[in-house]
Amino acid sequence: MNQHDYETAVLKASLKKIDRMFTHVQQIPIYRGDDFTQQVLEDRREAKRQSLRIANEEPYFARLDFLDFENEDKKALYIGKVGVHDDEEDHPLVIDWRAPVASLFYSFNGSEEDVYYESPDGIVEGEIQLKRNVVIRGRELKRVVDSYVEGQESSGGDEFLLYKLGEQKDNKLKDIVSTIQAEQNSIIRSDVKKPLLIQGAAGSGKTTVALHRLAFLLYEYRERLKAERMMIFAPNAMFLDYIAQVLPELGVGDIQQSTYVDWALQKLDDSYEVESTEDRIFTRFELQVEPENQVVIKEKGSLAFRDQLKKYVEEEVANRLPIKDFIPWASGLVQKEKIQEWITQDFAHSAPLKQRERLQARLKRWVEIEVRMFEDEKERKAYKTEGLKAVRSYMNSWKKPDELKLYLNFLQQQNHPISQSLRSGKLFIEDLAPMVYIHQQLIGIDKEARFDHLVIDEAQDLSPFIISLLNDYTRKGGLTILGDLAQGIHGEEGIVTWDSFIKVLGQNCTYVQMEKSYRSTMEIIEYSNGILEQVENHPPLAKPVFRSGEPVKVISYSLSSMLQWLSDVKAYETIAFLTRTKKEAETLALELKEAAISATLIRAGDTTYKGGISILPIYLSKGFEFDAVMLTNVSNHHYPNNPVHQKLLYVGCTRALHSLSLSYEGTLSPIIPL
Ligand SMILES: Nc1ncnc2c1ncn2[C@@H]1O[C@H](COP(=O)(O)OP(=O)(O)OP(=O)(O)O)[C@@H](O)[C@H]1O
Repeated sequence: MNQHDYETAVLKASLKKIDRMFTHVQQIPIYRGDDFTQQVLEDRREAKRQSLRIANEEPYFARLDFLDFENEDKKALYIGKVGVHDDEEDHPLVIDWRAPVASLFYSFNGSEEDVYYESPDGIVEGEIQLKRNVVIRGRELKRVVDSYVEGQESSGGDEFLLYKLGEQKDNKLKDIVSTIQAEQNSIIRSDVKKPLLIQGAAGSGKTTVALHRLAFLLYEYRERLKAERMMIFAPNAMFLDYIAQVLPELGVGDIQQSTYVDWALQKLDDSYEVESTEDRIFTRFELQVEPENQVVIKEKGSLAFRDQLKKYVEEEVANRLPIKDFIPWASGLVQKEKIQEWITQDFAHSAPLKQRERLQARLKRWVEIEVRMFEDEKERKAYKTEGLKAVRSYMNSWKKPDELKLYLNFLQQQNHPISQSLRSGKLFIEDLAPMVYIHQQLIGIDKEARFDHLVIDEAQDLSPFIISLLNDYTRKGGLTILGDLAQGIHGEEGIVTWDSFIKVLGQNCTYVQMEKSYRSTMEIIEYSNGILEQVENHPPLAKPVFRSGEPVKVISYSLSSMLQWLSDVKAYETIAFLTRTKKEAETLALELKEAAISATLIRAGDTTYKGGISILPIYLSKGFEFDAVMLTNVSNHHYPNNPVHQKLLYVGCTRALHSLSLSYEGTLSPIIPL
């Protein structure tokens, strides 16, 4: 029997078993009662239903033949997105890709003689005899590719990766379980106790790897980490929509997704307005006006600013502490020293506003106890009323600090300019971190409000202050931060090295560089590297995998040449025109409409990405990818030679998977490599 027939027979037998188990578990009525044990059993059945639903379509994607030295036991292990236990024969039918033994499938490169993995019972040593990828679609075996057969030369690993990378993309980011590379595997499985910071080239799989890491952590540490307490921060709603399918595809639900701005506003009880990110984008990229106060923005995002603010708030809070005796009636007294002792010792671990609440409660209790000495009920009641009134008045002498007032006073003290809109409570994005920080200083952070794990994507656009704030709101070590300094298009106020982030995360932090880029063909990566090389102090250039495609084209811009280009790339599923400005995108969208071509105009603030033909300003393309990309109007006028435009062009070019073209009128931008 040849490989294909053999694997077809295995698949048929596995699907038969999975079908049987699925039917069985579906026949059991869903328990909706109050009995706790039954609820736990029902939760398990539901988890099984969900796993079997995934396995039912595509039970596995790989096979690994492993000889366990200790038991002299050779097993063909089938690896899938979810593990399936064969209930009839009581053994694993499919191994979850996150299980320790499955790690060998990703880390083994064919050159090691003996391998080992860490099972819950200790180290298991053995030998790999076969590493095979299988492609199953619609319950049918489509392809078998061996990347390692003991005793044979094989480069099948690359062959299968290239086959996957050559596929076209639709409107959603996909999982990569069948082709996770060794360096990605070690990032996904890296120590849960250590924060992780990744500098990764464009297309190196940062976003994808971070999502797989969450799925791994939830599997490996299911007792400690809860999906509802994990969060992904990405720059905008459309990007969140674009990545939203990866985790459900991996069988993981309930992980929250948000933008940092939305989260921060919510922390401030939604009581403030903030300048919209779209306004900031418009000013910077459309009007080409950098915010006047870039130096101030940078300063407000610095750790030094955080430290000064901390000191200021602490002093303010200390100055407001009550410094008088509590005298509710002539013979009743709590001395100010006693009150100080309560605050500084008994309530030492509470935040100031909590201390205030606790003092109020304690004074009330004190009154209630003291009035017991009055035997006459009427008199007791009168004293109680008097006493509680005195508590209220005493507490009024301990003024509740107002976040905004504190912040404005601090800015004034530091001689920072204060705009009229800030005075009236309309914050700029850079004011959010200080405001949340003050809030946190005043009321503290509830254990429940801390993330079990937080993924921060496109982190190069955030300030060290924001990272430090988010670190405070996350369980120790629970941060995975990813970004690319080469794609930091936010001008002077952006970071230029990761040093300040490392300072926040501490020595314990794992810093990794991902240099291999998987998204684009060699031609596109080399071309984009030609742009990146011009960026001063650029991070390492991307290293391509050996996937060759068509050369990058530079053509002249006209509507007819754009229509011609569209017809050349029409076989691709996702196609994008990246314009320099919003206005150009609108004009082109209109022209294409008149030419009866259906295309989607993408604007800042959009919440979904539909795929097909898209037209968008280049600065909105960050994080996305398209099979074919046309950069329109890369003229000198649109892309003058400065760092922001170098990075914008780098971002634009690296969005293309298979085909990249640029077009221009007049003089070509000097940034474009010839
Ligand atoms: N091991 C892999 N196997 C198959 N595809 C991969 C692999 N790693 C990454 N990719 C693909 O490469 C592309 C880029 O991935 P992703 O968007 O996660 O990269 P990124 O580093 O976040 O990119 P950027 O910073 O440029 O936005 C995606 O299509 C992803 O599926």
